[in-house]
Amino acid sequence: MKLICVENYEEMSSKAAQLVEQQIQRDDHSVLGLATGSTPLGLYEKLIQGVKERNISYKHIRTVNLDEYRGLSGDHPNSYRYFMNEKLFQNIDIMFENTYVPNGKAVPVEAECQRYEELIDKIGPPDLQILGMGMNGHIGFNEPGTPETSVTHCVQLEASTRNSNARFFSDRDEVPTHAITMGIQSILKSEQIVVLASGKNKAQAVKRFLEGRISTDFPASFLWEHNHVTLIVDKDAYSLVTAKEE
Ligand SMILES: N[C@@H]1[C@@H](O)[C@H](O)[C@@H](COP(=O)(O)O)O[C@@H]1O
Repeated sequence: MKLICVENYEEMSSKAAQLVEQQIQRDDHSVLGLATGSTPLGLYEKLIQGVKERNISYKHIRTVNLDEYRGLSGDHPNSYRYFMNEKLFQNIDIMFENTYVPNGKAVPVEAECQRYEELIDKIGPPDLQILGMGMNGHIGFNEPGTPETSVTHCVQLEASTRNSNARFFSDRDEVPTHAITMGIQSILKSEQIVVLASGKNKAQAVKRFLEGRISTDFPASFLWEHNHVTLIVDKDAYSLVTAKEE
């Protein structure tokens, strides 16, 4: 585990963008694993700048997203497909058909999960996966209790996750109750994983994560089983860590 502690959100985003761009410079046909939520927004802004200012090209890049709300179609403003189109894909030179997000409307959902996992194996697994962390330690939408062997599956969201994501919806009741998410095993297939955490509201999760105790109670802890993980935290997210790890 490599730990990079930076001053603030801006620096976290720049550092993450640097790692993504280095990956693209190493291999312009890379597969990137992408995440949603507030955390990677700054990273996506930096990546857009990279196209304009640093000649980075996504022409041959393929992306797979971690998760999608169940029941929302890609043109719903709260769907993760919509988020990705708006915040990143339509602003870079990626080919839309090379971007993959689970289909939240697909029926039966089990078939969609299987299709998505096979897709990850076929085009990927990602050379670099970006991850945010839920306050309860979830990664993707793998809530506490998710087994390490899980592949892409449909989950019931915890009340705390729905509450925390309610800020994006006009009404708490509109937050979907279920989601499709890559499993822990799917995530661990990536060559390299970059975890981002910013702000005081992530400090408890970062502290728990850095204890390094692997447990299904805290899904992000399974990342300790991977040999190429970089955690980029800002000062606020790191503020509860007393004994620093090397
Ligand atoms: N499914 C997403 C996760 O992939 C994300 O990492 C997490 C944290 O979100 P945020 O970055 O807004 O704190 O919550 C959401 O529920």
